Amino acid sequence: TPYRVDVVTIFPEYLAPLRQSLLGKAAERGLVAIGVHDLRRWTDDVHRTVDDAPYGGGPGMVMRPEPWARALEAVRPPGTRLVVPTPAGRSFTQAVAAEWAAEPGLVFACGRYEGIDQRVADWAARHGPVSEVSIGDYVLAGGESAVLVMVEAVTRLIPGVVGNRESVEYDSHADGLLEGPSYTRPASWRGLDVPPVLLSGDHAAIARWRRAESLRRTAARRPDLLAALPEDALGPADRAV
Ligand SMILES: NC(=O)c1ccno1
Repeated sequence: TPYRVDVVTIFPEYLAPLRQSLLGKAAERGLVAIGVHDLRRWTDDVHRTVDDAPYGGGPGMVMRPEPWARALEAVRPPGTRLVVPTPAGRSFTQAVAAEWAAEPGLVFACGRYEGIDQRVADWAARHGPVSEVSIGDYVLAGGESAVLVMVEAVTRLIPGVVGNRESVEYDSHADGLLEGPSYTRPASWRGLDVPPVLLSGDHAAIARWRRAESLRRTAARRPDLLAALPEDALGPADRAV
């Protein structure tokens, strides 16, 4: 059965890229099934209203709960994780993507305006897991871009979606570190040479060099990731870097 992704949004056309390239082919091959649903389908007034003024005052508008509950009752298979992109969420990471890729599918609720009435997430939690997640410390106009990012990160981990399985396993963050530099022909280019070890054919030395470069880059660019590594993740050779 295909990995099922459903997205509820007031801008369904924004999610059109989900049908392109990698995901498009995966969908054609029956590995992934994608549904995009317009929230306004579940409104009950002639103006198809989805938002209203915030209780307690404050700027902007809040998305009303009722259309969301009707939409999720129609779209969300019982027990399926509901993902709500929000700058106020827990961090979405490669580890979270791997966890979700092992589940049967996901439903995404794209909030606009100042967000969705909190009772929608509270109510939805009665019918399955709910994850309010952020893809980074910045604010977007709505959840749609975050959904494109998360769907790509998750579905590429589904067996068969990415041709070369190895390329997934050697991703940045797969082992908690950043990937080191990559090179291809020519060996010398505009006065810049490929590190000789990579042309040596000595696979053990190449593996050691790559690990050292990965550690060096992680220490330089993302010391927070290094600090977050489990105690036993770094061997004696690593500490020498
Ligand atoms: N940072 C985020 O994930 C986000 C989602 C909606 N707006 O910002």
